[in-house]
Amino acid sequence: MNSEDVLKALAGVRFGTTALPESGRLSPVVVDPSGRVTVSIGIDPAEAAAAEPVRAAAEAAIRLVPGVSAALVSLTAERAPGSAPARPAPPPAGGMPRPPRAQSIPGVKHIFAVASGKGGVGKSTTAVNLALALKARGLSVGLLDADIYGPSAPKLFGLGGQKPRVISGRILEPLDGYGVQVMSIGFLVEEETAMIWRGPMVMSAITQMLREVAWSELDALVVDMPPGTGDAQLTMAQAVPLAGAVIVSTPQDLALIDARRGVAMFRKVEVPILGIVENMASFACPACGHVSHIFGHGGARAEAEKLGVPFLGEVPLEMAIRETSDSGRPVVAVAPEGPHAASYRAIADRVWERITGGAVSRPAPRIVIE
Ligand SMILES: Nc1ncnc2c1ncn2[C@@H]1O[C@H](COP(=O)(O)OP(=O)(O)OP(=O)(O)O)[C@@H](O)[C@H]1O
Repeated sequence: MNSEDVLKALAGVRFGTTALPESGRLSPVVVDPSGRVTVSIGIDPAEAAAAEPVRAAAEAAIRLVPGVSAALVSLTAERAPGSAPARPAPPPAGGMPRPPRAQSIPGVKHIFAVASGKGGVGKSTTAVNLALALKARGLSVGLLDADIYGPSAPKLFGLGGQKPRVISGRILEPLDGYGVQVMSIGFLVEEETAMIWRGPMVMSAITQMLREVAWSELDALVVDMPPGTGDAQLTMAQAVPLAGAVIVSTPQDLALIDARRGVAMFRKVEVPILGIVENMASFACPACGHVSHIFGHGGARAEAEKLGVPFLGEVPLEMAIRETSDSGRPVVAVAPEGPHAASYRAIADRVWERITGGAVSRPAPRIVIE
């Protein structure tokens, strides 16, 4: 089964008077190795209600193609080529408008984002270890890998090659990563496919991952955002009902400038900044133990103060963190008693306090009567 077969099936579905494949509205059809088919129909936002039956008919037609395990058809409103990029409406005279608030997700109490102004600063490593640190505090935790251009949760949790089970219709069951409920676009499509997704397709995929996953009674859902502060990130920050955002930065000046952009982006959409984490803050020589601050020290804390946001803590540049992350054994899960797990736990505690306004509930001490 390939995209040609899917297009043949879609020839029987009409958009107005035209067959869908001839309408010029279809995105490229994506077929993953497990037979899951993804395609989107480009519409004008005003057509949304009228186009919904077409979307449903397209999905039904695709499901009938032999070899299809699941069909995901979404409606996307894409800007016309050459027109201005989609941005929030300009502020009316008298102040910033309140952006439309994304709807909450049933069964999920608090959602927060882990973001960075640029790539490669350790955002995903931080997101995964923060999720595990909250889990270690006895909370029920999920992680949504929304980094669609470079999904890393499958690798970081050691879940590469696994596929989520379809529970019913379009609803997917999250995978289990050391007790954290995990969903990633990386489970659904090949990494190379994710890289070429166009903005609107990405958005609908994120919305589906958020709302069509059987998250089970979560205290916290950690969203690993795509790096950067462009339109895609801005739209996503609006689409997800975020309680706040954690910004990860490295101490280099450049990264701090990017962190500032990250803070500005979330402020624009009125998502509270929970604070800044300084990653790769110091380096301890494995041979002699001498600690060096290769990129200087204290920059992120000073920057946080300047921006008026909390400094959540620092994580050193450590071989053990890289090795455990990259081999799917995150340090908080595999070395919970070590110093690195303690750094992540302290940061997670501050994040949780900021979100709930209270201290983290700790597992009750075990009382042994002899
Ligand atoms: N504190 C740390 N010490 C050592 N290595 C680290 C640390 N934090 C992250 N790394 C390593 O740095 C690399 C990049 O980390 P990660 O993938 O988490 O970054 P990212 O900001 O999410 O990147 P991307 O922009 O690609 O999504 C990985 O190899 C990871 O193991």
